[in-house]
Amino acid sequence: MYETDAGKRLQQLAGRPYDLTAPDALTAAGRLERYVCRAGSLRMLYSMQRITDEVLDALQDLADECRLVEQFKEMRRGAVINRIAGWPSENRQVLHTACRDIFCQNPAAPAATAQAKSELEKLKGFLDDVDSGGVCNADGKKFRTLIHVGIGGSDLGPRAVHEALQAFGRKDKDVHFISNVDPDDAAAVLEKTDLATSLVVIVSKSGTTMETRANEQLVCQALRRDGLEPRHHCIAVTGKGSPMDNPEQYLRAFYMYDYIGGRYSLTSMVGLVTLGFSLGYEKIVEFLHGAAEMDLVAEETDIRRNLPLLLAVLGIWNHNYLGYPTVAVLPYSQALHRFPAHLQQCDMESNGKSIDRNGRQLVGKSGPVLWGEPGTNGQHAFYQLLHQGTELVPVEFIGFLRSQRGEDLEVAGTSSQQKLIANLLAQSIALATGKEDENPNKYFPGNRPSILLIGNSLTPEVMGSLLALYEAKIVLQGFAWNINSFDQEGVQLGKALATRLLACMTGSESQPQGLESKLLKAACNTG
Ligand SMILES: O=P(O)(O)OC[C@H]1O[C@](O)(CO)[C@@H](O)[C@@H]1O
Repeated sequence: MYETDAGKRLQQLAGRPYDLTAPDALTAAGRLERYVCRAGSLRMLYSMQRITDEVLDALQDLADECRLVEQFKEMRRGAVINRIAGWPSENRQVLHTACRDIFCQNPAAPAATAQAKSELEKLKGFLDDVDSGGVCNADGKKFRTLIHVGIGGSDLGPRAVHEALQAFGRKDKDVHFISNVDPDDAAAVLEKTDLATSLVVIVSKSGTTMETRANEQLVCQALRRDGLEPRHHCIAVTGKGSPMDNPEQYLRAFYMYDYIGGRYSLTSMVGLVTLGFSLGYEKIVEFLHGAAEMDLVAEETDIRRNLPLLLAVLGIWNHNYLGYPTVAVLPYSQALHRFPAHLQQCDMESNGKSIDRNGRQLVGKSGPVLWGEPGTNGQHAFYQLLHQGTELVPVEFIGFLRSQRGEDLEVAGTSSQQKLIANLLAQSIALATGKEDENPNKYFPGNRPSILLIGNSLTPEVMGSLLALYEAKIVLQGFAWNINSFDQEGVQLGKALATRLLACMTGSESQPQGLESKLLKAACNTG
């Protein structure tokens, strides 16, 4: 990336980035109106980035020289891009987009979309059966609660979207999540749930994840304790051929395929079984539709018209050229309170890499640290650092003009929704323009870039678009850095060491004097 002509030009331009604090800096030359990118019902205002038309042109050239859109198209059509050339690696296609490519006659990856459609049909039939009571508990009672058991990509995305769309949730259904191997996580859910009318969805692509399999056993034990037969309550969502692919043990099995990465699996059965239960089938189709539309936008070559690509290259400008090490995603929407947590995995597990796609050490930086919390709560927590700290943090604000539930009240002449929006816009101005003051403690330096991602209201369709926007952004950035955004070898060492520590605890460790057992002794020495 750095070696391309555009990369070199960007390096020069980064020496004198646009000054957002200059008089009229935000309004000059129609900047506020010109720097807007639309996709579906989302629009991104990006005049508060430290960019000029010249920077945008160079970012366009960078996208072209790195073939970002072509690579995205190849991915959607089934290229084997989950690989490190010359080294043993997963060697797989990357086809999460096929799960929502169900609305056109000629899907980009027909075989994968056919598999997705067939699982969707199965799910529709199952949800109908649950609704009609055709599938019910041993006493003939309908299931009204679902417990979702999974971790990482098998938890974060489904949980984030479940939380985001609760306003659309069916009133006769409840959903709970268990993810942490901390036994208190399961216990807290189990003690408040009527297991007799609960379905338990065990979600694990590999079918081997220690946390999920342990939690499955905890739930099964609780079911048995209540005189219930686990296989009449438990559903498996797993990879074909995994250790969980054993229909005899489960009431139903739904599948995802090896070409869908865990953190990209929300629009597969990993997310849809739970979301279908809580929202109903029609709403999950709307969600998929929003995602499918955004995938098509990501194939547009012009960065000014391709929202995911523009978000990706602006992120690269901030991180690789202006040198900001982190990015904050700050939704002004309580419904999105778990969305930054989902993006943390999706982004950092994908792009937290140090080698390129040929196994060579990267020359520059790959993914930034991503973090975030909803506004306005964050304003009363960490925004002090955003405005006056020595660390500069580019911000991606997300907000909606209307609330989801419509319950509101005018206090002091304005509604709460108006107060929310006013705060959102105020923050982006304050970060950009700063404020002079002779008192150094009250001085705001400004020049802190942000984007505003605005929608009318957070519906299932918009949620799908937002999800696909970020998935595509992450993938496109990975292409620019020439890394494999689809494996996660970095999580393996910790897993192996935890297994060794467990062996120390049970006395079956083959090297009882090793570092693990010494650390265990030191940690457990309460004296
Ligand atoms: O769905 P599984 O196979 O249980 O994996 C859960 C998570 O664990 C990871 O493999 C990391 O340990 C993630 O990539 C994945 O989302």
